[in-house]
Amino acid sequence: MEINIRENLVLLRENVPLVHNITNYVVMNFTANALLALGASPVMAHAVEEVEEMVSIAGALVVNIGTLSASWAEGMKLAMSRAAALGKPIVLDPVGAGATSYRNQVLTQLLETAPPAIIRGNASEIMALAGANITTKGVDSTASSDQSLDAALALNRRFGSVVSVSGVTDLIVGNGKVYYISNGVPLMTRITGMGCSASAIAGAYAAVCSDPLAAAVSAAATMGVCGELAYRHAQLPGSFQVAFLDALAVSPDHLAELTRISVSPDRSADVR
Ligand SMILES: Nc1ncnc2c1ncn2[C@@H]1O[C@H](COP(=O)(O)OP(=O)(O)O)[C@@H](O)[C@H]1O
Ligand SMILES: Cc1ncsc1CCOP(=O)(O)O
Ligand SMILES: [Mg+2]
Repeated sequence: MEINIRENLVLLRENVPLVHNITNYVVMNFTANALLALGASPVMAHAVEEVEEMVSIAGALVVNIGTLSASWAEGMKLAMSRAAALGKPIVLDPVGAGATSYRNQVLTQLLETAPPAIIRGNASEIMALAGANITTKGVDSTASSDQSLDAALALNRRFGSVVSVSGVTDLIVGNGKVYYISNGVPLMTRITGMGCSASAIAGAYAAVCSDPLAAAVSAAATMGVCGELAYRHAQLPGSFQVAFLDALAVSPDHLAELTRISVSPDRSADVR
């Protein structure tokens, strides 16, 4: 199936999907602004008392473990169970996977609770989540996305999730294919919340696209292209953050025109 990047952004803007985020303190504001700038509607809610009700009115749930605590973990499980029961897509961002045993334990519990439609992380997070022997460094990646292909394929097979790995080149695994998106600029790693926004935007697309693979690819393309558009106006981190929000108003035609995408078959099926 051909992924229509242009149409998916049109669909997102027509539907203005409500995206329920259980995300971290660091990026809440930036993520909410990124969703609004793109054309979606964010809500941040993590209290155990309300997450089930909130997810029931949302188009997608984004769970991000960036600043984890016990009560947040409970809220995440409740929200994921309800989302699964209602057939709403879940995006999981395993921020800092592999950095502490607490994060790893909670991630195991979350994955047992409900399979995410999309798992989106940087390369070392995806490798740690798949159980690879890798030394991680907090929330920033210690590996490149091409090193994470086996881990992404393993997670895809185990949970049925589309797995999206960010980096110089983003790689997205699902439906027996590997998509590569080679947009973006290095300055994107010099401000916090870019990966978290990529996950939230994947949630916005997942709310309107019937295929999670199409949603994950569209989100990676949007992030990369908007990073490039922002860099035309700002080459330092502070102004780049603002320019990135402005760039998210990109037109569907411009987005499709600037996307650099390639696809290959998932060859792991040959050796299984
Ligand atoms: N060196 C790079 N060159 C171009 N784009 C990049 C680079 N590193 C990251 N990106 C882009 O920045 C965004 C965030 O990715 P990343 O930094 O890997 O996530 P995280 O913030 O979760 O570690 C993604 O859209 C990714 O494509
Ligand atoms: C710095 C930091 N610490 C805990 S969560 C967080 C934000 C991580 O954001 P991103 O993964 O988008 O860089
Ligand atoms: Mg991240």
